[in-house]
Amino acid sequence: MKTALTIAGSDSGGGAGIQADIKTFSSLGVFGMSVITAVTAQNTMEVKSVQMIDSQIISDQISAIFDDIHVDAVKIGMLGTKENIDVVAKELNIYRTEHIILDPVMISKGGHHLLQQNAIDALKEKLLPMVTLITPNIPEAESLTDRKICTIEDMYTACLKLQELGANKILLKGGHLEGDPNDLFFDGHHFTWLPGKRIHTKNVHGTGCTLSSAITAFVAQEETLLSAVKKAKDYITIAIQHSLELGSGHGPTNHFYHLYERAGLVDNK
Ligand SMILES: Nc1ncnc2c1ncn2[C@@H]1O[C@H](COP(=O)(O)OP(=O)(O)O)[C@@H](O)[C@H]1O
Ligand SMILES: Cc1ncc(COP(=O)(O)OP(=O)(O)O)c(N)n1
Repeated sequence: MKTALTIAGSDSGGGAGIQADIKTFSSLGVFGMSVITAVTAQNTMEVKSVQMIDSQIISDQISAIFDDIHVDAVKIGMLGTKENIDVVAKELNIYRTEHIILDPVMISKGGHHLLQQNAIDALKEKLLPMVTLITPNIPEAESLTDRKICTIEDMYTACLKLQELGANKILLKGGHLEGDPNDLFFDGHHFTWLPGKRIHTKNVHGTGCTLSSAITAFVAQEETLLSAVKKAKDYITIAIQHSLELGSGHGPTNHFYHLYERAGLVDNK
């Protein structure tokens, strides 16, 4: 069985973070493992508080997994602090994995900062150049490139700027722009649009986490990166179409296995 590891924060409400990642891995038939970087007290409305995990425990979680189990692909989500970025970069440099997908989580939908301001430079310098793919949303790409992104032209420019900063491959998510949520994939040479149709629902908690973990699950199963990104876009679209009316705020996406099996996204081999 193929395996995937998520290095991310816990969302007590179950819609984003580690919980969304593991649900996505399972739904796509991949064995999921986790390294918890932070514990958030969170629901569909807000992040109430955050407890960062000590970097030594993060380091131990990573070595416990890699010393024993083969990891086909890694997804990185919320890291929270510069110390956590440093330790994750150090460990992943020791335990080299072919596929590392970085979702540079910075701010929750409710506006809570999930990455300290002084950690952005460490993310750019240490992690950006070592990962296979980075999947920023519009505000995250603005923060990484230090420029506004308002138009399609700006999306192309932002990808080129991220490449200049050392990024290998980029999936720039367009969900935060007006109109349909079209994402732009740049493999370092060619651009490919992943077109979407906006689904009118407030239940979009954890969409970024779900998309990046679906990409991770597909590359773990030996899909090419472009194919993985396209299939993950199908996964997130179905997950939002069937999103759940839970809680009073932004409800979570849906990871019910049969939705994806029916759509031909699950490899039954
Ligand atoms: N309302 C929506 N309808 C359909 N797809 C959406 C919608 N909102 C976001 N998406 C898609 O979900 C994924 C995550 O998007 P985005 O909201 O941009 O990132 P994040 O969750 O990191 O803020 C992207 O593929 C985006 O195009
Ligand atoms: C623990 C944790 N990690 C990441 C996020 C952000 O997830 P995202 O998929 O971007 O979803 P929203 O927060 O925007 O709904 C999170 N909230 N918590």
